[in-house]
Amino acid sequence: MTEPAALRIDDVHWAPGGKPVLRGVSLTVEPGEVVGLLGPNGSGKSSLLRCAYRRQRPDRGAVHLDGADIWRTPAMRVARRVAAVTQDAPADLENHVEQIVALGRTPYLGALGRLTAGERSLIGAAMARCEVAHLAGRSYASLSGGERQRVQLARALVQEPGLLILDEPTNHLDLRHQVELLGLIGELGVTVVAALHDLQLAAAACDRLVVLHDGHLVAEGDPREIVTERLLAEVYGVAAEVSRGGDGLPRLSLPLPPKRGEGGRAACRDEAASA
Ligand SMILES: Nc1ncnc2c1ncn2[C@@H]1O[C@H](COP(=O)(O)OP(=O)(O)OP(=O)(O)O)[C@@H](O)[C@H]1O
Repeated sequence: MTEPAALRIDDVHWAPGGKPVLRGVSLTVEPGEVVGLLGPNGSGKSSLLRCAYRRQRPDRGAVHLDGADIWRTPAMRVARRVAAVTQDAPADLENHVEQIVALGRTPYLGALGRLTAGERSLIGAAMARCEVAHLAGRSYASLSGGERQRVQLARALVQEPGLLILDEPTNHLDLRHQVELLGLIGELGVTVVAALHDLQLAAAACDRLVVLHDGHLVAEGDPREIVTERLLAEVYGVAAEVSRGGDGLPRLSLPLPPKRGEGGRAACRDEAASA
């Protein structure tokens, strides 16, 4: 099994064009920990993740992987330890699925660029695990959003990372695949940092939750304690009710507007039809 990585983010600032996006964020993630990164749109989650996987160099502060500054570590060495699944994952759309998954081996390839038998079986196993083996010969361009997401996850697994970075990994996934993905990341035994929007899923799947707001880290801790009515009001501007299940995990009741008319949506349809 791959050795889980230790991640330490120290006082990271990033202000593209002078606009502060990350304002002194510090976060330590222990080897094997699964951390959920929460926060409203534009709070800085993707930016922080880009700093963590060496895509974006912070203006100030540092990111340490296994104790070494990632900007003083050769990119190829970082690529062997960190894999990222993001919304804008680079992919040649004409490549077929197996080729995309095989790209995960790029940091390990020798001068000839040939895959070993062991690597081929790793690729097969990752495709099976992410339920994309049946798509192996399909062009990436022809896949649905959820299928692409699972292919990108298989590519990341093939990389055998010690740190797996996931930016909204459940986006596009149906309910079963969301549950399976979050179950899978807990089983991998590697360090995971995942930006998530579904607070209930995040609380159920993560060891710890971290909340960003306007570029600041405003809360972190046990998922049973982090998601509160006060946090939802202050950070998300939503007056939701939070109850606790028997497992102590949060259950959200959202303040949706009442449906129009006594018959609800059916009445709306009737009104529209008679208009
Ligand atoms: N390269 C860039 N140049 C200028 N501004 C940027 C750049 N990248 C991100 N931003 C801005 O930084 C802010 C944070 O963006 P980021 O994508 O990190 O947020 P997020 O929390 O991931 O949001 P979402 O939940 O919508 O994905 C946004 O206002 C965004 O417009």
